[in-house]
Amino acid sequence: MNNIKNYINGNFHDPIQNNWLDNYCPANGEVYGQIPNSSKEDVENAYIAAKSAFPSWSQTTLEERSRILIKISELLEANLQRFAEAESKDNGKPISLAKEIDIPRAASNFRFFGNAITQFASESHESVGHNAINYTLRQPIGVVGCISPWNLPLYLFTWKIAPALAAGNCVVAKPSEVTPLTAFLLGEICNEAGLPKGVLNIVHGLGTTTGQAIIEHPDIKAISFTGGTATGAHIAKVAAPMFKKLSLELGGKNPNIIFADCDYDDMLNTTLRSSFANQGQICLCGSRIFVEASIYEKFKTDFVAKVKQLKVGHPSDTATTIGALVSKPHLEKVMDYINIAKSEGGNLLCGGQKVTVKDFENGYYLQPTVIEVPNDECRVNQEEIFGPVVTIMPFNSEDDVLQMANKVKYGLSATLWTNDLKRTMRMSNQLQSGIVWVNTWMMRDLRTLFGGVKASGVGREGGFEALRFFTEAKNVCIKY
Ligand SMILES: NC(=O)C1=CN([C@@H]2O[C@H](COP(=O)(O)OP(=O)(O)OC[C@H]3O[C@@H](n4cnc5c(N)ncnc54)[C@H](O)[C@@H]3O)[C@@H](O)[C@H]2O)C=CC1
Ligand SMILES: O=C(O)/C=C/C=C(\O)C(=O)O
Repeated sequence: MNNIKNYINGNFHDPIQNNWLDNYCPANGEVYGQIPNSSKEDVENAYIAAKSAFPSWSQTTLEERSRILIKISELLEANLQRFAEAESKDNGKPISLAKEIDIPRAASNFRFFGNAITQFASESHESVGHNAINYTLRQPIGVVGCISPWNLPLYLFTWKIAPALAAGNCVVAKPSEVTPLTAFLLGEICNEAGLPKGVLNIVHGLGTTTGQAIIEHPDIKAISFTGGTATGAHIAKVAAPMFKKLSLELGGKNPNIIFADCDYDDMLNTTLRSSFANQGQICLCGSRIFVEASIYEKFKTDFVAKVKQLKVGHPSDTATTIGALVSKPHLEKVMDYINIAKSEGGNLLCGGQKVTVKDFENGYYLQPTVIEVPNDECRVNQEEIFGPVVTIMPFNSEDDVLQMANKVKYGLSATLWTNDLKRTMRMSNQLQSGIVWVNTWMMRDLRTLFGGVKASGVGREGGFEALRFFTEAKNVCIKY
C-alpha cells in the first residue's frame, strides 16, 4: 500500500481526526493506498507552520532562495523514474508521457522560477519638476494557498508553488485528492534540498473539506487555483468578499481551426496530439475541430485513420499512447457525453466504446472518439468534456468560423492552422482567448503569460506575471 501523509513543518503527519480516503489506481480500478482527508485543524497546523517560517523565508536572500529551488529541480531530475512511475500509477497517464513531459516540466518549474526571481525587478518613476522619485516595492504576501487538479498533477502543483516560494511566500498547498502521490513525494525532496521547515506545507483531502478550509482561512491571503469552472466560481464566491488575491485557471473548450492553406502533415500530426494528449484531459486540448470545407472530407478520412492507430493500453506499457482516464466517475461523465452526442444527432466517426485491457479489466479505458456534429451549438460542442473526445465540423468562411470559435462560454486557448499572415493577424486579434497558437500547439515558453478569459478564468500565470501575482506592490514616493 502507498499510504500518504500530510507534510507540515517539514514532517509527515497523519490527519488529526484520522479520516482517510481510498486512492484508486486508474489502470486496474483497485485501491492501492490511503490518503488523509484533512480537516480544518490540519489546515490550521499547516498555516501556523507557514506563518512561523515566513519572517525568515521572506528575508532570505534571492540567491539562497534560488539555490534551494534549483536544488529541488535537480533532485526531481535525479528521481525522474520514481516520480514518473508514481505519476503514471496515480493518474493513469502513459509512463512515457510522465517521463518525457510531466516530471521534467515539474523540475523546469522550480528551475525557471529559481532563476526568474534573481531577474525580477520593479518600476521607478521620476516625477520630473517635483523633485520626487517613486519606486515600487514588490513584497511577498505572507501565507498563500495553492490548489491544483488531477490532470497534470505534479506539473501544475509546482507551477503554483515554485513562483510562490521564489517570491518569498510560505505556502499551504493541496493537490487533487484523486492524484496525491507525487505531491507527497515532493515533501521528501524539499527536505533533502534544504527548504526550511514550514516554508511549504502540503495537506491532502477532499476539496469540500481540506480545500474549503484553505479558501476560508482568514489569514491565507491569496489563492492560486487550477481546476473546473464550477469550483473556480465557488472559490471566487468565498474568497472575494475576504479580499483575497485570486488567480483562477479554469476549463476550456478550445477551437482548433484548420484552413486549406496549412502545412497539412504537420497539422494532422499536431491535431492528433492536441486532441488526445493525456487522454484529452488538458484544459488546452483543441476539443472543437473546425475544418475549411474544401479539405473537410480529406481531413476526416486521414484524421480518423490516424486516431484508429492510437494504442489504448496499460500506462506502464511503453507502446501505449492512450492510458486510462483518471477515475471511474470521470469515465462515466465522458461516456455520458458520448450518449448525449448520439441523442443530438452527432455522427460517431470512431471510438465511443470502453476498452477492456487484458489482465486489467476494471481499468478506466476509453477509445479515442471523434464526433461529427450537426451544428456548433450542440452540447458536446459547448460543454467541457475533458476526455479523449473531439468534435469536428466544416466551415465556409473566416467570419463564420470566427463566430463559432467565439460562441462558447470559455476562452482559454485557440489554435489556428494557416500560412496566410494577414489572416493570422486578423484572427489572432479577434479570437476570444488568453492564448493563440498558430501552426503549433502547446509550445510552452515559461516566460510567457498563461491564462484565459470568460469562464476560463481570471488572472495570468507564467513568467513575471506569476511573481507579480505572488507579491503585493507598494509605491514609495520620496521628495528630495
Ligand atoms: N485544469 C482544468 O481545466 C481542469 C478542469 N477540470 C474540469 O472540472 C471537472 C470536475 O473535475 P474535478 O476533479 O471535480 O475538479 P475540481 O475543480 O473540483 O478540482 C480541482 C481542485 O480543486 C479542489 N476543490 C474542489 N472543491 C473545492 C472547494 N470547495 N474549495 C477548495 N478546493 C476545492 C479539488 O480538491 C482539487 O484539488 C472535470 O470533469 C473537468 O471538466 C478538472 C480538472 C482540471
Ligand atoms: O502550463 C501549462 O503548460 C499547462 C497548463 C495546463 C493546465 O492548466 C490544465 O490542463 O489545467
